[in-house]
Amino acid sequence: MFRSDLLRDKVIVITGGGTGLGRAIGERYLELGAKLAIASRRKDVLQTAAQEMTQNGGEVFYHPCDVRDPSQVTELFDAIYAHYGKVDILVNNAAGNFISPTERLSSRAVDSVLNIVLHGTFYMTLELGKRWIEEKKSGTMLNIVTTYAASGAGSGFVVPSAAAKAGVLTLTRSLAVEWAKYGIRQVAIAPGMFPTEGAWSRLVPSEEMGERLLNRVPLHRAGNKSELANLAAFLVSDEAAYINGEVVTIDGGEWLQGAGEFNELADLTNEDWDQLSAKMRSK
Ligand SMILES: CCC/C=C/C(=O)SCCNC(=O)CCNC(=O)[C@H](O)C(C)(C)COP(=O)([O-])OP(=O)([O-])OC[C@H]1O[C@@H](n2cnc3c(N)ncnc32)[C@H](O)[C@@H]1OP(=O)([O-])[O-]
Ligand SMILES: NC(=O)C1=CN([C@@H]2O[C@H](COP(=O)(O)OP(=O)(O)OC[C@H]3O[C@@H](n4cnc5c(N)ncnc54)[C@H](OP(=O)(O)O)[C@@H]3O)[C@@H](O)[C@H]2O)C=CC1
Repeated sequence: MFRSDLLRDKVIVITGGGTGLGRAIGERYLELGAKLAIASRRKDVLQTAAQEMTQNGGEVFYHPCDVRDPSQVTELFDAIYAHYGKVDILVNNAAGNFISPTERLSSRAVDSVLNIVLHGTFYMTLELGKRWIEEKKSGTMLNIVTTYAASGAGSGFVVPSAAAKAGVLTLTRSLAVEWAKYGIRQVAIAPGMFPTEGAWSRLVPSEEMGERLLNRVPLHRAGNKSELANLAAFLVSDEAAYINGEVVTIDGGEWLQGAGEFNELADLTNEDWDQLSAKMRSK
């Protein structure tokens, strides 16, 4: 799909790059010639991922980092700069989320999600942005949000995530304007349903629930990680250099399904339509 050198020698940092979508994005970037740095809390997960991802060549540097802690974020970039000497692209992919009635949440539960998603993304963005501005270096930041942020609708039962991801999208759009003069570009992706162990264990705990959610998708399937990874490759590449402050939704049409007042009529059979039509015409 892409030139094999699309991301050649680009140093790309991916938070949460050892699992799920972050790892899939990283694997695609490696195929396109990038050098990776992956970071998250669990060192063993990062180490295993780095080993597996480089089986066919390429370079993956890993460094444990809790993005909720600004001092760890500074240490992370110190370590990456010591290793690679530069960073070209940042993917803010790390997140926390779980389903719960909002009234059951403790303040610590709220903080656990807000601190990873909103504060963590902001700390990563700020630390690297300051370095790029100081170095007079251009770069691209890609933030992974969700459809309930991109639609502006939010979502019940994942309210800390909805609030935090909306904040991340606003961060994306605000800095797209403010930091454009430094050559720093901001983009975002809003994924719909992409089954991963991390997301499904916390958000889709039963098979029946998974089926119900999938039925909401007009294309009647979940997304493939490779589809998301290809979009993530295009958006950070120089081919997308004029896209700034934009969020691209990749959800098989799911959010539109809920938005259109009459979309539920997709469930009607031809016989149902024959009957309804006859009834309406008889009036
Ligand atoms: C398809 C849709 C879109 C998908 C979007 C995604 O983001 S998918 C990405 C999905 N991937 C991920 O989410 C990966 C990362 N996620 C994680 O590491 C955890 O899920 C985390 C977000 C809780 C943070 O962990 P941590 O070790 O920092 O925190 P901790 O364990 O110390 O708990 C802190 C507080 O939260 C409370 N609490 C916890 N669970 C529940 C619950 N189910 N119910 C109620 N409360 C809950 C817990 O009781 C405690 O409060 P307390 O009792 O002290 O007042
Ligand atoms: N899967 C889906 O359907 C959807 C996913 N998304 C988004 O995609 C992204 C990836 O999610 P997905 O791959 O499904 O889930 P995962 O749980 O696999 O990914 C979350 C990653 O974030 C890391 N992480 C969590 N907390 C921290 C922290 N405090 N500091 C550093 N890293 C942290 C985790 O690693 P560790 O535990 O080692 O820290 C993990 O690697 C997220 O932004 C999510 O919101 C959006 C919409 C739908």
